[in-house]
Amino acid sequence: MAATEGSTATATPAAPPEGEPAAPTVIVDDLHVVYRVRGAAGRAGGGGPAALLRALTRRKGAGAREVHAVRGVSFVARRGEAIGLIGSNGSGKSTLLRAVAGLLPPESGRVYTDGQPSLLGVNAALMNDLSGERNVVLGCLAMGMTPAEVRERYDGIVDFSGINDKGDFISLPMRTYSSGMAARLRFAIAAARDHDVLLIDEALATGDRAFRRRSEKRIKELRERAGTVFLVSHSNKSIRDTCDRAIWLERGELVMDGPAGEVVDAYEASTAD
Ligand SMILES: Nc1ncnc2c1ncn2[C@@H]1O[C@H](COP(=O)(O)OP(=O)(O)OP(=O)(O)O)[C@@H](O)[C@H]1O
Repeated sequence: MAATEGSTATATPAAPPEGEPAAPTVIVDDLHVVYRVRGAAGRAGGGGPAALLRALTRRKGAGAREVHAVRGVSFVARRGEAIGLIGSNGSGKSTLLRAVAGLLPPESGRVYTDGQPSLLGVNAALMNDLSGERNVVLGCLAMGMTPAEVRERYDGIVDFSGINDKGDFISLPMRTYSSGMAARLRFAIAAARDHDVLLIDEALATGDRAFRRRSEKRIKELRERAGTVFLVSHSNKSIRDTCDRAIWLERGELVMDGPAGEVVDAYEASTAD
């Protein structure tokens, strides 16, 4: 197992002896993540949102602010688990995911990952001026597939994305796609490969019902192949249907970690009017 900043080691999935927990894939140990925002000097005084922002931030030098986005989070994720991350806006879900992916350095604490984490976000880089078709090929090559593997999987990826369901859209530039179509294509490309640790940020929320069903099935398959899936979503239904475990964050702190149904119930109870 390797410690972040971003370093990883590939592991061979092995079924644990009966009754023993599966091997850990991600260990997050007292993780703190701080953003430094330049050119955002604070003003003294004021209440409401300004006071909240001051509570979350600390001045550091002229014109610089610190946003302490993840505060002392610890957990262990194991092979075969699908873990939902829930919490209100700005609670630190995406930041935690990016830190697990090795894209944000810890301020303190550690992230250990066994296997290469792959972050699939709605902002994942595809080339807007290239066709969907070219993006599928480039995306697959970037994930390490050979040209022969790309040819073999191309039709399956396009079918999975549903991009061509209503006509030949795959040959059009990505910039002509709706945000939902683009998110579906990103997921379809990423899902074409098995992942040791797959981190999904809201990718499913943009899909229609049929696409969501295909995605949920694929996530189950990935888990069965002994990967670990993290899913950030504001859809409690997606978390219940897809995940067996959930982690609830608020203001960067871990509020609850347990079976998805129980954690989502508690979260819903806390947000009910
Ligand atoms: N690039 C950034 N620079 C500075 N602060 C940031 C940056 N990204 C996020 N933050 C801050 O970090 C905190 C956590 O944000 P994050 O995006 O992780 O929350 P989230 O739970 O994923 O929110 P949402 O549900 O709205 O997507 C927020 O206070 C946010 O303003």
